[in-house]
Amino acid sequence: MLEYHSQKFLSFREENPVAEITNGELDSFWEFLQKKFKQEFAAVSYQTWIESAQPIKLENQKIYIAVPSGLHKDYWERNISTKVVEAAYEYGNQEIVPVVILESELKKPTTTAALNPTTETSENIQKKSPLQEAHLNSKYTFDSFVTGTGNQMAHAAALVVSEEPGTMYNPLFIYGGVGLGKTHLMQAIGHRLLDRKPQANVKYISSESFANDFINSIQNRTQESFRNEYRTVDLLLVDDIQFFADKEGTQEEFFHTFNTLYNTKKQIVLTSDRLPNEIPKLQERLVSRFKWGLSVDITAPDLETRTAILRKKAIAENLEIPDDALSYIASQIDSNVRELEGALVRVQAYSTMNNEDITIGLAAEALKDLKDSKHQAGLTIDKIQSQVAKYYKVTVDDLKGKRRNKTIVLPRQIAMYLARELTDSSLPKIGQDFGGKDHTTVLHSCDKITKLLENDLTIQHDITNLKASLKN
Ligand SMILES: Nc1ncnc2c1ncn2[C@@H]1O[C@H](COP(=O)(O)OP(=O)(O)OP(=O)(O)O)[C@@H](O)[C@H]1O
Repeated sequence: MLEYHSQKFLSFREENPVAEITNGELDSFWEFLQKKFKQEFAAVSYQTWIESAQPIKLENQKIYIAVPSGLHKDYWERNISTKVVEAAYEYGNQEIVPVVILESELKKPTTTAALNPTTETSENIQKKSPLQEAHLNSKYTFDSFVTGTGNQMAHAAALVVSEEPGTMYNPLFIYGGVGLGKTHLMQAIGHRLLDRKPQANVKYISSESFANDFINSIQNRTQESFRNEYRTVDLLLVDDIQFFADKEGTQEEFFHTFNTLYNTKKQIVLTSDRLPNEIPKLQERLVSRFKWGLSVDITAPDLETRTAILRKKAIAENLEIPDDALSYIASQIDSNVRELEGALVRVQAYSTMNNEDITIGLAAEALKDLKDSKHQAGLTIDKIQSQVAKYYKVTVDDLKGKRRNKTIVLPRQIAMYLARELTDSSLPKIGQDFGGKDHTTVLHSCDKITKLLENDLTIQHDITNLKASLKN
C-alpha cells in the first residue's frame, strides 16, 4: 500500500512540485486528521484510538505520534497508519509516514535520538543495530512464541535451524493458514542466531519486497549491489513466498540467490500459505529446491494453546484479565491468532472506555459484533454438504470421498468454498469434515471457486441459489 502510494506520489510530485508540510503545520495537519477520522470512525473507536494519541512532531515527511500502550501501538500500526498516509495526500499532496511510539518511551533519553531525524538520516543509518539491519520485529522471538499441538513440529525445526543454520534443514519451509505464526517463528530464528552471533548477516524480507527491490535494481541499474546484498547473507528469511506466483523474472533471480546461498551452506527459511507444489506458476526447479530441506506446517491452535497465547500477551501488556475471561475470548476465535489478538485489544479497549474490570460478561459484550456478519449463525458444514449434494444430485459421501470425476469434484469444491464463506470453521476443520482432507486441499478449492466466480455465470448462479437455500 505504502509502496503503491509512494510511487504514485513520486510521479505526482515531479509534475506538481509543492511546498513540504513542515513541523509548523503539525497542529493543522493533526486537526485535519481528527476531523477526518471523526467522520470515518464510530464514536467509540474514535475516543479509544484517536483521542488518546498525541502528535509529537512532523519532520522529514514523518509524523511522530505517541500512544498510551502497546495495544494502542499495534492497533495504530495495523489499522490507522495507512489511513494517515492517505490523509496526507488529501491534505497537501505529501507522503507523510506515521511513526507510532509509546508515551512511556518519550520519557526515555534514547528516544530523543530516535525522534531526531537529523541524527537518524546521517549517523544512525551507519549505526543501525543488527536487528534493524535484519528487519526483525523485536516481539517475534522464541520466548514470546507459545507452543501447542498445531505448531510443535514447526517450532522444533525452527529451533534446530537457529542453532545449526545451513546444515540440517535447508531450506526450512514453513507453511500454513493466515495469522498462525509463520512470520513470528521465522523471525525468531533470526533473533536467536543474532543472540548467539551478533555479527551474523541476517535478512528478513517479504517476497513482495524482494520482487520490488529486484525490479528497482533493474530500473536503477543497481543489480550488482542487489545481488551482493542478498547473496552474502548468513540467514535469508523470505516470507509469503506464494506471492512469487506469476513473477517470472523475480523467480529467476531468486533461483540464483537460492543456489548461491545453498552452495555456500547459508541457511534459507521460507514461509507460504501452502506447499511449494501447490503454489500456482512456481517454476518446477524452485518447487524441487524448496523441497530439498524440510517442510513443516502450522495448523490452527487448540483452545488450550489459544488461551496460553492470550495469557502471554496479557502479561506482556500488563493487563489484568481473569483466566475465565481469557478462555472465553479464546473460545470465540478459533482459526487465526492475529484475530485472537485483535479480540483481546477490543476487550481491553471496551474495558478502558467503560471503566470496568474485564469479566466474561464484559468480554462477551465487547465481542458481540465481532463475528463476521457473513457467517450465518447456526449454519453447519453438515447442512452445507447435504444442500450441495441435493443441488448437484450427488451424495454426501461423494463430497467427503476421494473420487475425482468432474461431476463430483466441482460440487465438492463448492461445498468447501461455502463452508469457508458461511461458517467460521478453520481450514483444517473443514478438511476434517470432508473425509479428513488436508487444509491445503480446502484452500485450493476456495481459490479455484473464487477464480471461477469472476467470469463463470453458471457458477455464479449456482452459488447464489445455494446461498439462498442455506438461509432457510
Ligand atoms: N504460537 C504463538 N505464540 C504467540 N504469538 C503467536 C503465535 N502464533 C501467532 N502469534 C501471533 O499472531 C500474530 C500473527 O502471526 P504471524 O504474523 O506470524 O502469522 P503468519 O502465519 O505469518 O500470517 P500471514 O499468513 O498473514 O503472513 C503475530 O502477532 C504473532 O506474534
